[in-house]
Amino acid sequence: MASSEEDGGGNGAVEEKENGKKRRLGALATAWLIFYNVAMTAGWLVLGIAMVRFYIQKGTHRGLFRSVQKTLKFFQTFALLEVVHCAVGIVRTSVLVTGVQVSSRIFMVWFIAHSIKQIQNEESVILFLVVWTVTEITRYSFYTFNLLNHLPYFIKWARYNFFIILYPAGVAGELLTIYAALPYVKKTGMFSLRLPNKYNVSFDYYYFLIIVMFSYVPLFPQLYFHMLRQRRRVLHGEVIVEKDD
Ligand SMILES: CCCCCCCCCCCCC/C=C/C(=O)SCCNC(=O)CCNC(=O)[C@H](O)C(C)(C)COP(=O)(O)OP(=O)(O)OC[C@H]1O[C@@H](n2cnc3c(N)ncnc32)[C@H](O)[C@@H]1OP(=O)(O)O
Repeated sequence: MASSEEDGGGNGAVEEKENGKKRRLGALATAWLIFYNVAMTAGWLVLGIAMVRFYIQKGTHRGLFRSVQKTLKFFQTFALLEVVHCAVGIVRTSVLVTGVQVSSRIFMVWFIAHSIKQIQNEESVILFLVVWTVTEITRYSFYTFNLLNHLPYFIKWARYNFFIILYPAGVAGELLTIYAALPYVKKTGMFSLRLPNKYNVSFDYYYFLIIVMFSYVPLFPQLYFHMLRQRRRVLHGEVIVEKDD
């Protein structure tokens, strides 16, 4: 039976081992997040440069989505990892807030813009593409510099001020795009299930899209006020107690 000193020492050794493990995990998580954020900053920068080059060369936005869609689909889908980051606790943010944000983007990219080709040249698609790109370059570069402990004030200012305009602008672009898609969805009956069928279930994608549009009303303000709270916390040092999600 270990003496109290040895036992205390034993507890001390176990605690030290646990702390060492936490430090290694912390270093591993930080290294991963730096890699992830640098990659995402680079990806959205490549997308932004490709959009500018396309417009300079072609003089029109028509065909722009098709020309950048592979890069957009890859990096926006890769952002699903951010829900995992929150869930495993390597970043301090809400799984729910991040989940709603990322799912709305994935929905727009794959179930609207990719699936309904007739709306890919809508001005509203360009609106949300440009807004997303500016936002994500700002956001991921903020995370990168923050992790490297060399955060330029402009990046911090941009991270917590650009969204004030860009968030509503991006939502407008998304809602206008879904609205533009409605006639095509109604005409084609895509992604829908009519009765009678062997599952005895009906689903109408047209009405689902209308429900999604209405869901912005309660959900967007939650995200927007979350960002305003973050802004007060970071720029004005307010102590914000986030309710557990
Ligand atoms: C099946 C159908 C589904 C349809 C669903 C429809 C729903 C529709 C409703 C929703 C509508 C939204 C539509 C979206 C539109 C747009 O995006 S338009 C473009 C403008 N958008 C924005 O400006 C928002 C951009 N997104 C974000 O900012 C985030 O995604 C967020 C979750 C909304 C908020 O980010 P959050 O992480 O909570 O705040 P931060 O202050 O940035 O970070 C908090 C802390 O977490 C750390 N952190 C987070 N991520 C990382 C990371 N990758 N790497 C490192 N660190 C990270 C961050 O540093 C902070 O740490 P501390 O400072 O220590 O707290």
